[in-house]
Amino acid sequence: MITITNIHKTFNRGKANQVNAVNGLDLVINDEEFVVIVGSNGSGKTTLLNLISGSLLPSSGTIDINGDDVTKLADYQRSKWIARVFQNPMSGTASELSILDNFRLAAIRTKVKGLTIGINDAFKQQVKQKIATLGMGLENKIDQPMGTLSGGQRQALTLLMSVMDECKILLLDEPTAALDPRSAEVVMSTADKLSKEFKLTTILVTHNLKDAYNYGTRIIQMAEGAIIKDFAAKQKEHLKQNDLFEWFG
Ligand SMILES: Nc1ncnc2c1ncn2[C@@H]1O[C@H](COP(=O)(O)OP(=O)(O)OP(=O)(O)O)[C@@H](O)[C@H]1O
Repeated sequence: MITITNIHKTFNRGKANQVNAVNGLDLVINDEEFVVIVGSNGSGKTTLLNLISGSLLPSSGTIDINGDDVTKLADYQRSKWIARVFQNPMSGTASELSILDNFRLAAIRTKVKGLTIGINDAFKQQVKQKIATLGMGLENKIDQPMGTLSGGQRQALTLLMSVMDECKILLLDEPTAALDPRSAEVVMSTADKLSKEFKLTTILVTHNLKDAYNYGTRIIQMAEGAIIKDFAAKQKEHLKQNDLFEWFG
């Protein structure tokens, strides 16, 4: 469970350009919930993900993950529980290394779920099997440098690699914003599958209202650093796609 209590994040405090990016926000996310966060530009969505991952520390307030107060822990101290995929497909993998070597690195770091570390054929076969689940044919290209793949292919692989053994939380920050519709669909359905298979608590930030409608068990709208709408699973079922379009005028 993630419990966020009265969290504030202010940038440039006391200066003319002070911004209250997150403004006294309270949020409880239960285990295995898949929360979609929508909201206009600058409403504080990415800042909230940065606060949860620990890449930003709050100005005030607390964040508790599964009973541990992580408020003052840096991102590398939280990273064994938290996987994160960013908008830019190039951030998450090493371009000059092969797909297989990227998986080896990830497995050495904290062990990718469903893989046993190794340099032998058994490891290669496991990686191939894992990659085959994407349905992109990449299992036949595992010796190819990551840099030769398309953004969608890289993003899908990043997703597979980011979910480690102790990982409990998956943070997706506009993971499909730079992708064509077909690749976006593969990335989103892979995220959904991983989330269910490994019983992750998932938070997706998106501007894609179709994804917000189709994925997740709960939808939250942010504005000016606060939550202005929060639809839990039962209420989300009754939402129409048009309701979402209306929120954005
Ligand atoms: N490092 C920073 N320094 C100063 N201001 C920042 C910083 N990061 C974010 N902000 C400001 O905080 C506010 C919230 O930004 P944030 O990126 O969280 O919004 P967002 O909802 O994710 O927007 P978008 O949909 O455009 O990605 C914005 O006004 C932004 O300019």
